[in-house]
Amino acid sequence: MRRARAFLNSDSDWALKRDVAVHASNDLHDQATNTYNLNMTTYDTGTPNSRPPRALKNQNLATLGVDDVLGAGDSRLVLDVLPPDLAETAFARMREEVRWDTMFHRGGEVPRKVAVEGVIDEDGSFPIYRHPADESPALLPFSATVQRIREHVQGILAHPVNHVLIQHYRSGTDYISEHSDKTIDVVRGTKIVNVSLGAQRTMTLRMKKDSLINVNVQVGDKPPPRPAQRIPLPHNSMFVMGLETNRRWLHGIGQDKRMLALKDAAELGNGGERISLTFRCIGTFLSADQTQIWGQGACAKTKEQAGATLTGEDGENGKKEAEALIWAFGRENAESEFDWEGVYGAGSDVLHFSVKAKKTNRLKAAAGDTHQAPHYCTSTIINGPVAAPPPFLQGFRDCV
Ligand SMILES: O=C(O)CCC(=O)C(=O)O
Ligand SMILES: [Fe+2]
Repeated sequence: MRRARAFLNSDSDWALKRDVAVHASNDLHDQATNTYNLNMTTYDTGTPNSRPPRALKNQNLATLGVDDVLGAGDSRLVLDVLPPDLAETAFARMREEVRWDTMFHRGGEVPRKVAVEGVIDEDGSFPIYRHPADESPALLPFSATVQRIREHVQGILAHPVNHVLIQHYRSGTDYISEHSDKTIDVVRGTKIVNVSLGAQRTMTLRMKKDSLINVNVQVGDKPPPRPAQRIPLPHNSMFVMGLETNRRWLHGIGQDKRMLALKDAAELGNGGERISLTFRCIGTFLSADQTQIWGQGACAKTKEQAGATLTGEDGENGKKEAEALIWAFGRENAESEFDWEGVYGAGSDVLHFSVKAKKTNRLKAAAGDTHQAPHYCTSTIINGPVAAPPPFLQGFRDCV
């Protein structure tokens, strides 16, 4: 976070800061237009001013699928991921088995139901995936059907996945705004996978805004549209997204508010409801009581050196560290040449950004209020080696 903090210390670029912060804030649900203040006491209190993403504008884009090179060329679509018996029953089973929850961002509910599951170690420690949200559901162990799906996903990928964000798009009006996944905690070189069940929805890939930086535009003229792709995600398919695609392109699922008569059978499947499972290989871990953090995205790269988790309310430094992480997330959304090592390499121990999230998650944590004194990356750790792959990746080193 060293570099990001240096940016925050400059007073000259407030407008840019706000712009990038809005990019970060859009990450999980909406195209909020209200002003965004990086002061941590106010950054999550804005009323969401939800403007649906550009579903209709995308109608004329080329539609791509299994035979096409997607995004930056490291992504693909796989059909018929699950065997027929599982594909037929998975949706209904998951509706029952998964503990569906609400995720909040900028004081409002994201337009989807969500759940988080993952590998919980014998000592209760678990992987943590950080992204801009006021509050995420507590991670639970893989439920039975999700575990079966996970095994099929791992059979297709060259590496294991230890974390899943499950999302229920209840109708065509539920959506996720265009964003880049935040990769501070995603093991370098692995793939991010979206398995789709139920109604077919369309993923839009669109190059980041700065991809047009070298395009000459006359003053007063509109810039040309950014390269974009539409990828229909049918029931029982899996979109495998490489990290280079995530670096250069944004992805999202726009609303589909067309009249039913205009939708085909796949789009009308499952009464228009869709479940997606975003599996990731996470290299950052939290202790059972959420007080210790270590691994790829933390300051301490090994469990033995684990540091105390930090929140935006832990004094001036906690505030700065939290601001730096939000700033870094914004840069990942905005920059095609995002410098992962430079921005994320040093790590961050920030766990929560807002007071509300801290309180709620503490209530959910197994042990009560055991939060410790803030821990900051020291220069030794900042300049130290990049994290080695976590132990569960041993034998899968080809992909990291
Ligand atoms: O629902 C999907 O397929 C996309 C989900 C997604 O992009 C995310 O959770 O980051
Ligand atoms: Fe995503």
